[in-house]
Amino acid sequence: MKCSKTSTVPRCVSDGADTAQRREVSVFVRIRPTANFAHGLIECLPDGKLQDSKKGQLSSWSFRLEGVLQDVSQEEVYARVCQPVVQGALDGYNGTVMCFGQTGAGKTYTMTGSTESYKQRGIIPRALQEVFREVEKRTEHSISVHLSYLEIYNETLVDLLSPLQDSPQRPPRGMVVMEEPGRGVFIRDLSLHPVHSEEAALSLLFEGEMNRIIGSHAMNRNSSRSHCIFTLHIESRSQILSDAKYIASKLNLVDLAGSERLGKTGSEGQILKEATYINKSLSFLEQAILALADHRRDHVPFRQTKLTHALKDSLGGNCNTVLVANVYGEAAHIEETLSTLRFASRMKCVRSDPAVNEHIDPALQIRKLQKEVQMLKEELSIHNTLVNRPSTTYEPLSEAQQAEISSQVQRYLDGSLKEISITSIRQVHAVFAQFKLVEWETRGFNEGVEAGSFGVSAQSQKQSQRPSSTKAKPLKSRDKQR
Ligand SMILES: Nc1ncnc2c1ncn2[C@@H]1O[C@H](COP(=O)(O)OP(=O)(O)OP(=O)(O)O)[C@@H](O)[C@H]1O
Repeated sequence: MKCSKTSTVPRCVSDGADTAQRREVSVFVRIRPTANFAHGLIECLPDGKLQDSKKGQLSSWSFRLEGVLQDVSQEEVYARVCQPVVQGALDGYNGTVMCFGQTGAGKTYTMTGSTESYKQRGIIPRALQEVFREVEKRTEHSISVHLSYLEIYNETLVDLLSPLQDSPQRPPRGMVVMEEPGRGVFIRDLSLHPVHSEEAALSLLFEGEMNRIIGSHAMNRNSSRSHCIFTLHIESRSQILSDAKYIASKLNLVDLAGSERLGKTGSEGQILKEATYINKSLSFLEQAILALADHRRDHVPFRQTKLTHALKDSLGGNCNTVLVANVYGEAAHIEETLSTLRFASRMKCVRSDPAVNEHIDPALQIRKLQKEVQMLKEELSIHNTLVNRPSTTYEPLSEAQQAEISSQVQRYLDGSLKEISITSIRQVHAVFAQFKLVEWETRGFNEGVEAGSFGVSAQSQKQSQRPSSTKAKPLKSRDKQR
């Protein structure tokens, strides 16, 4: 098989100031190496063309892709496909890396890797390694990581890391895909596991792998019979700023079940039933992608299947999305390869608007505001001392203080007091309330006076209109009079 060069396409589409971040979903094709040359090979040309050299004839098809991964190491695959998405997730952007393709084409090999050697580990263990390296490096942030591992088997949601997995009780199967404003899509009852090191994260990954449902058929001895979504939930708070703001992102690493031509896999019984579910859900995924890629359509049928519903905010949206289309290198599979690549080019037309997921912690926000109020009180008290103003209290006025204000207002209205002494906003309110009482009495009890209907300039007018016999009293003293 010839080595390929990559064909690149512009990643960003700028069609306005507020859509500067808008981009297309990135699509790579990974070709599984093969030793079987009998039926001709598929060759990827530098211009993105795919060529089938079957029976000496050359046929070619053209697809727009981010790059072709042929005869490349797992390390390079990770670096080109996933590393930028992981970095984005640490900076607060949601990310999705998804492997799609024919059964046996190398999706699980790409996502999880082979246990044969450390070098052959796939995207998920490498992403975990990078995340924890970054956690160590980014000392100015406190970063927390939680993991979840969801399996969708025959339209049933299964928690691969359920704490009930080893117990005689069946793991929970009543999980539901939910959506909430501000939270997006989530799976109710899916367990979330806090992890503090790469080792702890890897051991959870392996635990989940052991619980996956694997079947055997003619094209793959260890075929995944389900769709699996491994998610890193990352939260990052600044250690320097005592800020209520924090960023939270989700990194979904998705290993889809493979599409199957039933004639080729020779499936029957349970394997056939699984294949029917798999093919049906993949066809719904294609329908959702078609709708997402068609910008004139305003309805996307996400709810047709659990897979599309669970991935609703991970296919485009505000997410950095990358698709790896896994294909065989043999021309014998050209039909399936073309169908995979047609799906991939539709996916490429899906737009995304990556955005940082910033949140505010309400408890921290309240504490921050309380601190600010305290600081302002202290500042005002210093200011009062400097200008020789009597110190101000911010507590509600005592009865004695209220009585003093009421007496001052009466004396002011009598003309025996020139100025009412005011040192706080609370006192201003109390003085106005007292004027309100006076006006109320002047008009008679039944008329009523709307709160706040007095202006300062109106006071002297009211005073002059007041019959000389009317005396303002605080409410308490008036009650006593009655
Ligand atoms: N790039 C590769 N290099 C080496 N071996 C590979 C590569 N891709 C796939 N394989 C091998 O091919 C076999 C099938 O791969 P894998 O199980 O990853 O396919 P799959 O697409 O996940 O299949 P299914 O959809 O049936 O689960 C495995 O033994 C795997 O190790």
